[in-house]
Formats: sequence, structure tokens, C-alpha cells
Amino acid sequence: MADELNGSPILKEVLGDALPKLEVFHAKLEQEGEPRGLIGPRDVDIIWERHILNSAAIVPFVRETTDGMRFKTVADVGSGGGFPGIVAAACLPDHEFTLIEPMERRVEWLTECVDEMGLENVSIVRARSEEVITVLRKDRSMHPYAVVTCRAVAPMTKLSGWTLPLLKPQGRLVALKGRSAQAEIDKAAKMIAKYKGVRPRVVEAPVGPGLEPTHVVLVDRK
Ligand SMILES: C[S@@+](CC[C@H](N)C(=O)[O-])C[C@H]1O[C@@H](n2cnc3c(N)ncnc32)[C@H](O)[C@@H]1O
Repeated sequence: MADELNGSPILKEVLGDALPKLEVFHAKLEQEGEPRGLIGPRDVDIIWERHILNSAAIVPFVRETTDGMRFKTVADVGSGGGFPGIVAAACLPDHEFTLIEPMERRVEWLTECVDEMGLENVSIVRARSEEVITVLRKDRSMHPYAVVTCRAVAPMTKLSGWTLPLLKPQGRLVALKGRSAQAEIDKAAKMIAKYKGVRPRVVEAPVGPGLEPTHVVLVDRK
């Protein structure tokens, strides 16, 4: 079955100039996403809404954070099939994205997507986030990021230690989360504070006109 949002004006409205690149991504996901284990079998006709528009919901939060910053750097932790990192990179060509993903076959997929979509603002690092954090602590030539994004990687109790140390002071974690977002940040309060996170909060993020909004956890770095 074809994707229910194919040809919908919502796509241009939400994705703007990124749409042609994201159409390339959508076609690749439709053909290869399920056999390569990147999306579920029931997702094939809802790729736009469930994966691409859902990922794009973080874009205004990234823009708001980096507004006025000289180095608009974003690390996407656990990118998997490219959510939200590949989508956000297509929407924000003036930002530099680093996709952090440990699994080899997912790194291969991400590399193909970057090449085929012609994205010039993406680097891919095959590593666990904790490994990148260790390098960042030792190597003074490596800079922390303005924003860290992620979706469906781990609960906030774990995610705090995997993401907040990647941020520079005044940077921000932007994590796509489900309905349990508030309970997750309540449970992780100590971990968030331990890793210098402040003002953890849940906000509703619009996905598109007439579509169900999603939830985003925001945590600022002291
Ligand atoms: C459930 S998938 C979600 C993928 C994608 N973010 C999405 O929303 O579809 C979780 C991803 O996180 C990656 N991952 C798990 N632990 C990680 C870690 N410590 N650092 C970075 N990535 C990790 C996995 O390899 C996997 O690709």
C-alpha cells in the first residue's frame, strides 16, 4: 500500500525546501527499510507521519537553541535508520550534524542515505555515545555540541549520562519521547542533576496540521 501522506500539501508545509531530499529518503525507506530491519512491517505506509514528520518536530527546538550561536553543532545519539538525525539535517542545512550509532549495518545505511540525499552537513561516527564522551573529555581539540537529539534510545535514567556530557554549557538536549516523558524525567531527576542538566521539562511538539502532536523532553546544560 502507498503511504497515506504521499502527495499531501502537509509535506511541503512542514518540510519546506527539505522536501526533495526527504522524498529520496522516503523512497529508500519504502523499498529497503523493512527488509534491512530499520522500520517495522506495519510502518511501511505511514513512513511520512511516524518517522519523517515525527523527527522533523524537533527542528524548531534545535533552531531556538542555536539561534545566535556561532557554532550550530548537533549530535544525534543512536540514529538507527536516521531518526531524527537525517531528517533534521535535511531541514537544517546551516547546522553541522554528527550521527552517533554503534551498529555497523546501521552506519552503512546512514552513509548510503547521506550520499544519495546529497547531505553536506553530516558526519557519521560508529561508536556508542559513552565512547564519544570519553574522547571528548581527553581530546581538547574536540568541541562539545550545542544540541543533542535522540529518539527511542533509552529511558532518561540512562540517557542523561549518554547525552548531557556531550553538551557545551547552555546547550540543550532535545529528546523525542512517548507519553511517559514526564514520569521518565521525574525518575531521572538525580541523574539529570549529576550530569549538569537543568530545567528538565516536557513540551508538546506539533507534527503537522491535523496530525497528532508528539512529546519532546528538553533539558538545558548548566
Ligand atoms: C530503538 S533504536 C532507535 C533508532 C532511531 N533513533 C529511531 O528512532 O528509529 C535505538 C538505537 O540506539 C542505538 N544505541 C543503543 N545504545 C547506544 C549508545 N550507548 N550510544 C549510541 N547509540 C546507541 C542502537 O544501535 C539503535 O540504533
